[in-house]
Amino acid sequence: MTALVELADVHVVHKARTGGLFTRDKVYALTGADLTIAPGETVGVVGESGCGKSTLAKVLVGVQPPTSGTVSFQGRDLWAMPPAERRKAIGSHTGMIFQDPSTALNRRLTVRQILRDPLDVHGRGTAAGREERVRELMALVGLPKALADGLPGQLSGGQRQRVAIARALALDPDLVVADEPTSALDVSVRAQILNLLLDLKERLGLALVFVSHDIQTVRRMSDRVITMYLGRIVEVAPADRVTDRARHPYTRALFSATPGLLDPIDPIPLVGPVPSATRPPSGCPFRTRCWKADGVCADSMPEFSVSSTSVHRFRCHHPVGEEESTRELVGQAQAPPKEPA
Ligand SMILES: Nc1ncnc2c1ncn2[C@@H]1O[C@H](COP(=O)(O)OP(=O)(O)OP(=O)(O)O)[C@@H](O)[C@H]1O
Repeated sequence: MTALVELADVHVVHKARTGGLFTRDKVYALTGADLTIAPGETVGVVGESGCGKSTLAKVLVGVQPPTSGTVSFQGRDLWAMPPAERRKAIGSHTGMIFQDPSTALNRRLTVRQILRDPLDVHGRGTAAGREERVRELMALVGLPKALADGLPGQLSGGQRQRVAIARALALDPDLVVADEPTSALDVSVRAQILNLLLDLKERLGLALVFVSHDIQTVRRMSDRVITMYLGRIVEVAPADRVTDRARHPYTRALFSATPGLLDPIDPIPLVGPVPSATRPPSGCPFRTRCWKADGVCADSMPEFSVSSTSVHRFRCHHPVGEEESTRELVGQAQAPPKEPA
């Protein structure tokens, strides 16, 4: 089956925002990302703040050009296409839902105008057909018809996010990427929005990439979970293995600190801060905080290894054993790294 989206050795490097106007510092937001998203699957993305989750999300929907590497939509190199063709491919294959619907929606447009806009831009159907599509989209996300002439400021947070979801679905995409879709919402409506996303995914056969700090929700919603650390994808695991069968020490540490997933344990301590994305450590970026790190880890970034299940991949020179319990690791991690950074 052809992948919906395939990333091959994708790097995104920004000019640093800090260090003044003339800084030559670079931020390595995404480094060597290899990934395929299959039709209909749900993939969660986890990792600490600044590790590149949003960058990966934007690359997947084609709004962030890679500095190098290839992004293919259904086998075609997106960034080798002429710009008009690329815009069409992005519009018809992908939709993106952002964290905060209050800033993602144009406050001066009505709900109807917001939903019509992508249809108009891409010249979909007749004027009457577009009006019908707007009604269909509102019904799809559970928005009452009466809100069609409302402005975003007149809606609740949950309703605004429903508008944003409807807009992402307007052109009938195959892939929807949701970047922290509930973190700006009241706790009371978060579950409704998550359930809506899952329901739409089933009904429309969408692939869904779901970025969140809420590890428990990612684990519950996803088929596969991607762990990122300092711009790198370090593990891709089936959701039912990621909690206690993860092979990368960082994934184990991250999940050990998430309440409600494992029997209560002390979390695996992560020593020190995340290094700067402008000066990532040589070799494996996690080595400065990893209790298993040694000289090999400083020398090179390991290639992906594949676990006993062929869909579980991880990049680590000293992976955790498949049968090793996280509880056992907590004790090991109290010891300092073999080679101090
Ligand atoms: N346009 C930009 N210019 C400079 N640096 C950027 C830019 N966009 C992102 N970065 C930097 O790239 C790195 C990755 O950012 P990204 O937003 O992808 O991380 P994230 O994991 O989504 O973070 P968070 O969880 O806090 O949203 C960070 O160090 C960030 O500061």
